Amino acid sequence: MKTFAEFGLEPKVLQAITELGFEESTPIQSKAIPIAMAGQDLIGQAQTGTGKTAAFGIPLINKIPTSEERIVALIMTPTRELAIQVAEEIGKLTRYKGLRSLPIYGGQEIGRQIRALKKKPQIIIGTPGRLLDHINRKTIRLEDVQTVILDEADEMLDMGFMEDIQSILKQVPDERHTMLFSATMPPNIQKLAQQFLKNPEHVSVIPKQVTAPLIDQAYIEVHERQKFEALSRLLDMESPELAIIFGRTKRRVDELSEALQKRGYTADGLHGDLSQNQRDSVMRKFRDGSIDVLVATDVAARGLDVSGVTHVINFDLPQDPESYVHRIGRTGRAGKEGTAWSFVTPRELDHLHFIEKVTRQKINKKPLPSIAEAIEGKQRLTAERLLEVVQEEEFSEYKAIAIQLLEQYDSVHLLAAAVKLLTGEKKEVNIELTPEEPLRAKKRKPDIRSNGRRYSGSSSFGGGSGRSSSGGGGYRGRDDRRGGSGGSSSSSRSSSYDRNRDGGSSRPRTSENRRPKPSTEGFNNNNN
Ligand SMILES: Nc1ncnc2c1ncn2[C@@H]1O[C@H](COP(=O)(O)OP(=O)(O)OP(=O)(O)O)[C@@H](O)[C@H]1O
Ligand SMILES: [Mg+2]
Repeated sequence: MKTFAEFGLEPKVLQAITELGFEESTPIQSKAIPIAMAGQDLIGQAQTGTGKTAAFGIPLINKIPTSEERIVALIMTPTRELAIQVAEEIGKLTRYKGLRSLPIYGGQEIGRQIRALKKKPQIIIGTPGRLLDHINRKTIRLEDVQTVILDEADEMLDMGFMEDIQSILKQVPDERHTMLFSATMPPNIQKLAQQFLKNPEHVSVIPKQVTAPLIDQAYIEVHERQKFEALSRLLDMESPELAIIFGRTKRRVDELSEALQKRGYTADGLHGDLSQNQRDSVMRKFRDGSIDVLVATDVAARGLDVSGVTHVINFDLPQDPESYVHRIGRTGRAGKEGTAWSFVTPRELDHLHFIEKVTRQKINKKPLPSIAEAIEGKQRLTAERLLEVVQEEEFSEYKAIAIQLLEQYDSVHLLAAAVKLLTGEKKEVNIELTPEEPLRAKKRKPDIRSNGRRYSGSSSFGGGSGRSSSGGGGYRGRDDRRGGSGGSSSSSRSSSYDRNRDGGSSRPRTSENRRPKPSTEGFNNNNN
């Protein structure tokens, strides 16, 4: 892989990259950066967690002059959390160069954004609904924009943002540089590409399977009513550093996070019905580790990069294979390993097989952990914590009491009691969750034709044929089943969609780590 110095970047940009700890470029970066620097339109596809943000961020920052006082670049993302995160990464990359970037998203006070806009940012990172708001108020003008990037482009289509994107891009001059990125590129993305891109280069780095390689995937067959017990056993058995649990609906997320709290886990929920302040606070707590379980709808499935997420659990299977790929991709990022488990009810097995077929990835069955395994897991964790303290050797003031106790009891008794105390008994609270309907795979048409070609079961994820510059990336064969791409009333929908990237209870809808390491292409450092 190329080093960043080989791209001919400005020293200040290089310096920021070095500071981030990136030693080599990742495959998507080494392919996309030169094309982007040459000003060519591009469609970039690469597995989750492989550095797509920097793949577009670096060339973008490199080309904008510091003296610029107009908005010259626009990055669009499907969710608010992602807009905030991308803005942060752009901020880090532009640290020495000193460009100004600003996230613009729904739910945040618009006056505050208007004030921030007065500082003349050169780069805007926004969700479509709020961007349109600003365009209509004339608080954002896009007439000088030279570069447009659609991150998670397929998701924005899926959420019915097509019309909004059209309206936004009408404000941008035609002679612009446009790039689309995502880990998944269903064929309907062609529609978007044809409309908005000029002679794009397809850059695809999807070696064999679309799911990220370092994610250990498995499913556990459970009945709906066993799910919660299964989840708490898994959490006890594995004691994840950080875990994301995906639920299908907002109600599910609320009930589940409350239930986990009652059982004594530090968990909180994220979905589109929360206020933006609540959403921000939950994300902050998750990022800084003050909660270690994030329960979320698909609003968290796309793009989020939280260091330390060792486990993703699909409490409910996702509606579509893309969502599966993105959800589990919240772990196993930047060369780290991750674990992704999915609960599947007996009636959903077909749906699971559909996901396997489309992602071209066998998902092995794993038994439900037993109570004994759960207890053992908890004890192991306590023992680890205890040993850490032993190694720190900062407990001399406790020695006197230890000696006293040892005079009365034998050491095994004492230590066993201490481990029991430290492990903590699980709070016995009765948990009742409202059952979710099983997903019915039959409604899906896995063999549907698209673009006049037969669905091949996998090529929509790349790795098949196509015009990609290497490694596949064909765009054949996925049905545009939700038909949301060209929706008619997207304006009204979208402003709520960037707030509500998740299912309601009535219409289920359905987007690092402490273990050692293995080497992956493009990641040979420990930054994350
Ligand atoms: N060259 C690099 N070397 C090391 N780490 C990197 C490099 N490039 C990016 N990273 C880190 O890898 C992580 C994942 O990057 P990023 O979020 O851009 O992935 P992505 O491909 O956009 O994933 P997703 O499809 O989930 O959005 C980030 O923490 C980022 O800082
Ligand atoms: Mg991304």
